Amino acid sequence: MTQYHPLSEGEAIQFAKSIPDLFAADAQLASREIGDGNLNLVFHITEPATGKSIILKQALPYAKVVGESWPLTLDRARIESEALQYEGALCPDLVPRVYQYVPELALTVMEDLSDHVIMRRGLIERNKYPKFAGDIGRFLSHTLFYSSDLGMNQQDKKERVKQFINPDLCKITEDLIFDDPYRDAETNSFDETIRDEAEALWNDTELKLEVARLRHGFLTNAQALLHGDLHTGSIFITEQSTKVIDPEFAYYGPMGFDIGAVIANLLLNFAGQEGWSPDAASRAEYREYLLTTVKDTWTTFEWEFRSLWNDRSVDRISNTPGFQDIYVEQLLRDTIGYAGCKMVRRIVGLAHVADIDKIEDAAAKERAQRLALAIGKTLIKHHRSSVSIDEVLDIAVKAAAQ
Ligand SMILES: Nc1ncnc2c1ncn2[C@@H]1O[C@H](COP(=O)(O)OP(=O)(O)O)[C@@H](O)[C@H]1O
Ligand SMILES: CSC[C@H]1O[C@H](OP(=O)(O)O)[C@H](O)[C@@H]1O
Repeated sequence: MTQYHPLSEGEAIQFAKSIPDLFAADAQLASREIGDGNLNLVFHITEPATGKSIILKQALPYAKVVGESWPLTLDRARIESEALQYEGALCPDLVPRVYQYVPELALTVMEDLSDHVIMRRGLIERNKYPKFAGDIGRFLSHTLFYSSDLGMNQQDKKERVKQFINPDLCKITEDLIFDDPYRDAETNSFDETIRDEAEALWNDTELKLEVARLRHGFLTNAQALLHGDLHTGSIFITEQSTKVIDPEFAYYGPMGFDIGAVIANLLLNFAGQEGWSPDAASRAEYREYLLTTVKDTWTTFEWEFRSLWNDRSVDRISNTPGFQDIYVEQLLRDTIGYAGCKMVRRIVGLAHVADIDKIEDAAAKERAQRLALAIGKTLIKHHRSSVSIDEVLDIAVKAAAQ
């Protein structure tokens, strides 16, 4: 079409009209830029006369949240569209359909999911999603198993690793999650009321040693194709349906990083209930729901992952009795450690979560921040000795009772 440049709302309409077989040349379209994430433009294109709509997601050559001083590759748009297509082939009901990817504009045309809500918002409103744990457990088990050396030919896997090399976006994670929160970094952002907590992180050698281990796993363990940023702002949801969006951080990394991301974000909302629940009884009741969801997410994942391994493994020697247990036990430990890292970064690092930041009552917000840090730090310190997901639930309950 044209050289790369960020589209205006008007240009997004022109572009939408040029997509074959979608809108008539004289269609009356409306366009609104609705991107509320940290990185990209998202145009919602609608045709009021027919009710047809699509989403155009366009990468910017820099991180929107910081500005042009933080350049970022446009190749992440390719990675996102190819990851969505990979996930869609395995779990078509759990991701938006990709209609087209336009490399010159770093732009993906995809299904409009505006009939869903962003899960983070849904949890802040204290809604419950009975299908979520089953859906996300299936998404995780299928996408992770089939992209690993257990589920695909190992030579093909190496080609896949090459396809999803994603250095710029990995660097964001390596710095913002696994480094900056543990030192007095310029990028950090936290309320002065919890400076004591931040300084405690910077001085906690035992904690930093565990984070160093987890960071090393993120840097070196090309276990499976990850979504790479699976927080509740990357999930659209209703009571009947779950859709995972935004896999631009996709790369080959440790499976526990994706599973841990889901668990961390449920636990961040658990901490945020300091500010969102109207009274102690409803706080306890909603927290119970969140912890049940944590447990069900892991158990569904584990059950489906083991079933896939038993029925679909392509790797003979890994079927030696005992290896599956060793593998899954390590996955649980990784999941718990990465969950802890994902919680800590959302309190003291760059880019927070609304579950905590939007709490208006200052005292409740501070309690939520301290609780999230207490849970996150304990998960990190405890992860290597964990043997059951129930330990995560106990850690959260004990921290909330303090
Ligand atoms: N397929 C979609 N359907 C409807 N809205 C979408 C879709 N994809 C993204 N959005 C909207 O755009 C916002 C930002 O999208 P996201 O992919 O998370 O961008 P970023 O990569 O910048 O974080 C979402 O929170 C959502 O409101
Ligand atoms: C400088 S990027 C910060 C942060 O933003 C990303 O989230 P999203 O794409 O959903 O806005 C990712 O979590 C990064 O760590």
